[in-house]
Amino acid sequence: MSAEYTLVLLRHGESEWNAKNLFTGWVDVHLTEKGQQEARRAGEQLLAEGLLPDVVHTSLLRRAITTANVALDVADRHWIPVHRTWRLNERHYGALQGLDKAATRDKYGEEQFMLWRRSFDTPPPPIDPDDEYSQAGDPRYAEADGDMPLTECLKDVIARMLPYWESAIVPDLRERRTVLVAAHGNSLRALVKHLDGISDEDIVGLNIPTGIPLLYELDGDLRPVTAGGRYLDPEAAAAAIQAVANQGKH
Ligand SMILES: O=C(O)[C@@H](CO)OP(=O)(O)O
Repeated sequence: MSAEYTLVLLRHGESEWNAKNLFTGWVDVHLTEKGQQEARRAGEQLLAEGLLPDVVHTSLLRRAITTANVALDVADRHWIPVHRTWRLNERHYGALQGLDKAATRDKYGEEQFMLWRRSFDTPPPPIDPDDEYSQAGDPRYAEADGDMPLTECLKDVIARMLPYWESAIVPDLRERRTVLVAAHGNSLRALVKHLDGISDEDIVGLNIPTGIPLLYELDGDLRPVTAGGRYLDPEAAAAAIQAVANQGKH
């Protein structure tokens, strides 16, 4: 299998709510200073590897948008075309948005907590449209219209993300553009599951670290040449993956 297409996935750097250990989902929080640094480091890594994106696709959330802007600025690729879509947003965390992860784990127990966080098809309870962390009425989601979720499991994320992959990202790859996708822990888990053909059971154990570019070289059938891709900074990725897995533990 030879590499035909180049895809770089980048989860946003640490956000204010990652640092506070709160369920975030579609709440539009800022990066922390550490998150900004991670984004700069991601740009340096792209530059060092000569991985210069020709086009970037992001979610509609500022933690992904800012991460892409900062990384591309460092890589001197701040000028490339950009496409943004709600279909790359983080998984909607329903009524859990804004809740403390450790307190939620204590209240509902490890099993329910992990079901909500990582199971393939168990969504959290839906958010009330009047909840302070609801996105109801947010003009940026006018285009999502009737598809706007009130909660999502990973299966739902795959269903809303794949049409965008097929219609917008794949055509860029076929044009042999180096594509950067700047998104989120769970929307990138959805994409990685699709690319690597990971089973519904095995995806439960996969976590994506913040701010470390993940390179996928794809063959002519859009299959990864190396399963799982390659983190540009594998050591930092291994430590950060463990930190995501441990979230919610005291
Ligand atoms: O809160 C969230 O939106 C996500 C990503 O930060 O958390 P988790 O890793 O628990 O799915």
